[in-house]
Amino acid sequence: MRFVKTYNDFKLDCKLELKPGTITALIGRNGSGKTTLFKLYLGLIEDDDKHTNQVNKEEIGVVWNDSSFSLVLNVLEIKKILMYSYTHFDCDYFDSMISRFELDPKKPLKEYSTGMLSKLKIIIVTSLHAKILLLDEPTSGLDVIARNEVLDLLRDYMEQNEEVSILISSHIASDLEGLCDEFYFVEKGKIILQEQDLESYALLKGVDETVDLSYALKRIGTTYLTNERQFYVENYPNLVIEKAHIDDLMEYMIKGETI
Ligand SMILES: Nc1ncnc2c1ncn2[C@@H]1O[C@H](COP(=O)(O)OP(=O)(O)OP(=O)(O)O)[C@@H](O)[C@H]1O
Repeated sequence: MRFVKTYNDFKLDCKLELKPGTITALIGRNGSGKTTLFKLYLGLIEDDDKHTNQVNKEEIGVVWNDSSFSLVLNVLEIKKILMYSYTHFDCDYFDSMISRFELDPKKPLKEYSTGMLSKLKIIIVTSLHAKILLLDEPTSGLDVIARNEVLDLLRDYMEQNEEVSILISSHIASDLEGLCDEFYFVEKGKIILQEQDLESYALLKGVDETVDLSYALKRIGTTYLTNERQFYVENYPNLVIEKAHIDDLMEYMIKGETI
């Protein structure tokens, strides 16, 4: 699907396909257009042609970075609301997750920590049996242990629900690396890289004039980014070849000089 939206001097123009059974990462700096893309996908805002994406709201579960239930409620009360509001709400799954994460069902949410609230939001969204989950920064505010618990929950959920698609945005790139099957890098409203296999990317250091740079994409100083790691591993045993992480890809794609 293609999404086009203009706000003053910001123009978003992105193609995005969410495939069943895959977790797709949306990676981009502040203000690159991630939330705008989420909103267009959800039909919450109209595109430049005054068209609103038509979605079946029962089919999509969303976690926003900043949204939550009224803080005077407790988990038992929220559960009741969800039971009445969503036809496919899975009560048994919800209960089992609340005990797995040791959340107190009787405590009002105002007494929950940021991490507890984040966990609750993920539990809620996975209890709705939606076909598509949109998770905007779901791990923000979580410490490393809680982050891993939430990521494990998402992995388990995908294993048990093979047809579900998840779109997830995060500033913490390392969270996405081990979790996602497909990566979209967004910059200034455009997809600057769409990739499934990050293993083929590498940083080349100690490059001299004997090195063939036909497979190098970008350069910062004397370090080169390539998406043909294997070629350099096989042909240049003396070259320093390091794994390129998501943050490196982002930095080289945005700031690097094109080769
Ligand atoms: N309602 C609006 N009116 C005008 N400009 C907007 C509006 N919403 C977003 N923008 C602009 O669109 C651009 C993209 O914003 P968006 O919130 O989509 O970025 P983001 O990638 O989600 O950022 P962050 O990581 O900080 O949440 C920004 O320049 C922002 O100022």
